[in-house]
Amino acid sequence: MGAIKQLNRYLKKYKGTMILGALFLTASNAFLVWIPVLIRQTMDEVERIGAEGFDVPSSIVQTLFTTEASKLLATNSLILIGAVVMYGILLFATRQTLIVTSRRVEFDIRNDIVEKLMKLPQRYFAENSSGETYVRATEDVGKVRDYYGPVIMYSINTITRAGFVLTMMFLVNPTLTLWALIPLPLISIFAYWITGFIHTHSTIIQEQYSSLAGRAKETFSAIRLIKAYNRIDNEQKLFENESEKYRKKKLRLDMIESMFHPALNFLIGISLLIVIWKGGEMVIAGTITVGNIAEFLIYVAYLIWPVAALGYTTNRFQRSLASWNRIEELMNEPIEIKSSDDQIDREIEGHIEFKNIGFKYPDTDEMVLRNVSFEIKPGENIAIVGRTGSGKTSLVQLIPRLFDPVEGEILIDGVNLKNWSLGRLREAIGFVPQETFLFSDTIGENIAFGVDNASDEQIETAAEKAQVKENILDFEKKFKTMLGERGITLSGGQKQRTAIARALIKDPRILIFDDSLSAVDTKTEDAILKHLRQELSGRTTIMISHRISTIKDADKIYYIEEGHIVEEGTHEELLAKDGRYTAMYNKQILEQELAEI
Ligand SMILES: Nc1ncnc2c1ncn2[C@@H]1O[C@H](COP(=O)(O)OP(=O)(O)OP(=O)(O)O)[C@@H](O)[C@H]1O
Repeated sequence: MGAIKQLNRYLKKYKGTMILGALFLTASNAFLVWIPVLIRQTMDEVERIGAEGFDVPSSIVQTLFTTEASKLLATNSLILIGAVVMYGILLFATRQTLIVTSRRVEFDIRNDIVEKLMKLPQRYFAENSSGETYVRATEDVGKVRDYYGPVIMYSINTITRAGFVLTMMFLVNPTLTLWALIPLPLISIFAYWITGFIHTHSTIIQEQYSSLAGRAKETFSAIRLIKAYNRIDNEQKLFENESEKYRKKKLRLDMIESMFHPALNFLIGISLLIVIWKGGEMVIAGTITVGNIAEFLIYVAYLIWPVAALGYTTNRFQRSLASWNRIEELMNEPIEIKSSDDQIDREIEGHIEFKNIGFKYPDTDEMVLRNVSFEIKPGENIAIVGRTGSGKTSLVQLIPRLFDPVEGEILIDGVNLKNWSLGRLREAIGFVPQETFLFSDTIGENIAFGVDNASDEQIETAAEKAQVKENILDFEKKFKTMLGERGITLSGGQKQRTAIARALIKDPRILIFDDSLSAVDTKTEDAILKHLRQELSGRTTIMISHRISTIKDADKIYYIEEGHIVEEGTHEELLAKDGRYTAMYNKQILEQELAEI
C-alpha cells in the first residue's frame, strides 16, 4: 500500500535502531516463556520430593542449602529472579529503541510539515482554517506516531510472544492448548471494538472541548466589550451550555472506559476456568502434571495482552493511516510561489517596474487589478491613493510575492520578479502591513523580528526613527515590556509605529507602508513623516494612504480606481488636473476645517 511505503520512508534513517529494538523485544519474550517452565519444573520436583518424603529443615541456613528440596528451591528461585530481571532489562531496552525512535520520527514529520506550511501560498491559508492546519501539525502527527511506536512494537510483540508461547503450549499438550485458545479471539474483537468506540467518543469530546476552550478564549478576549454591553449573564449562560455538553459526553466515555477492564477480566476468567477444568481432567487421567496446569495458566495470561493488542493495534493502525492521508494531502499541496531554478541572488537596488499587471485572488473571478503599469526608480518615493477596496493593498502585496499576478510582469532592477531568489527579494523589502500583528513577546523582540541577533542599539535606533522610542521608555520595563496576552496592549498608533520600527531595522532597499499611519492624528503624523523622510531618502518607498496630507510630498502619486490607475503625477500636477484626486483633496480639506470649528 502506498501510504505504508510513505510511512516507512521515515524509518530508513533509523533502520539499525529498529532492528535492534525488534531483537530486544524478541529476546525479552524468550526470557518470559522460560519463567513458566521453571515454575512447572519446581512444582513437579517439589511434588516428587514431597511424595518420597524428606526431613523438615530446622534452620534457615539448612532450609537454603542443605536438603535436596531446598537446594532445588534456592537454585530455581535464583534462576527465576535472573529471568525476570533480564526480561525487565530487555523491555526497557525495547522501549528505549522503538518508542524513542517513534518520537524521533514524530519530530522529523512535524518539522517537515512546518517547513512545508511556511512555503505554502496565501491561497492555502485562505482555503483552510488555522484550526485545521493546527490539527494536522499536532494531533494528526501524534496519531501517525502511533504507527511508528505502539503499532510496530505491539505487532512484533504479538508475533514473537504468541510464537514462543503457542509453541511451548503445543509441546505440553495440543488438546489443552486448543481449549484454552477458544475465548481469545473474543478478547481481540472486544479490544478492537472498545478502542474504536473510545476513539470516536474521544474525538467528539475533543471537538467539544475545543469549542468550550474557544468560547472561553473569545469571552476573555472580548471581556471589555461584554462588560460595556452588560452581557455578562448572557455570556455565562452560553459558557454553561457548552460546559454542560462537555460534561455529558465525558461521563458517557468514562462509563464505557470503566466497563473495559471488568469485561476483559471476565473473558480472561473464562479462559483460565477452561484450563483448570480441562487441565484438571487431564491430571486425573495422568496425561499432564499439576505443574503443567500452573505453567498453562501463566501462558494463557501471557497471551491475553498480545491478543487484546491485536484489536487495539489494528484500530490504531487505521487511525494512523487516516491521519497520514490528511498530512500527505498537505505535503502534496503545490508550492506555487518559489524561486526559479536559475534564480538571481545579488544586491537589490530598488528599481521597480509594473508592466500591464492584471491580478485576481485565487478561486475568484473578478480581476482586482487591471492593466496596471508604472515605474519607480531606485530611491524614489511614490504614493498610491484611492477609495477603499480599489486594490491598493492587492497591488503592493505582489512585490514581496505574497501572490503572483495573473497577467503582465513585474521587474525588479530589470529582472522578472520570479527570477529573483525569494529570500533575497523578501530580505530587501520592509513591509508595514495595514493591520499590525504583534507577537506575545517583548517590544524589543517584536521590533527585532525580521533580523537575526539584533543588538539593543539597533532596536533602539529603529524605535527612535519610527518615533516610538519615547513611548517605550515610559514603560517600566522599557524595551523588555511584554506585549499581548501576557503583557500590555499598545494603542493603535503605538502599534503602527512599532511595526514601522520593525521594517526599518531591516535596513531594506524597498519600503512599503500600507496605510501605516492611519491610527495617528495628523500632527503626530507630521512629526513622524518629518523624521522618516531623512530615513527614507535613498530607499525606494511606496506609501499607501487615505490621507492626502501623508503623501502630498511624494515624487509621484498614483490614484487608483477599481484596480486601475486613473490619474498620476505630483501633488501639484494632480491638483491642476482638477479630477478625482482634487475632489478627494477638497473633501479632506473641508473635513479638516469642519473638525477645527
Ligand atoms: N484574500 C482575498 N480574497 C479575495 N478577494 C480579496 C482578498 N483580499 C481583498 N480582496 C478584494 O480585492 C479588492 C481590493 O482589495 P484591497 O484590499 O486591495 O483594497 P484597498 O484599496 O487596499 O482597500 P482599503 O483602502 O480599504 O485597504 C476588494 O474588492 C476586496 O474585497
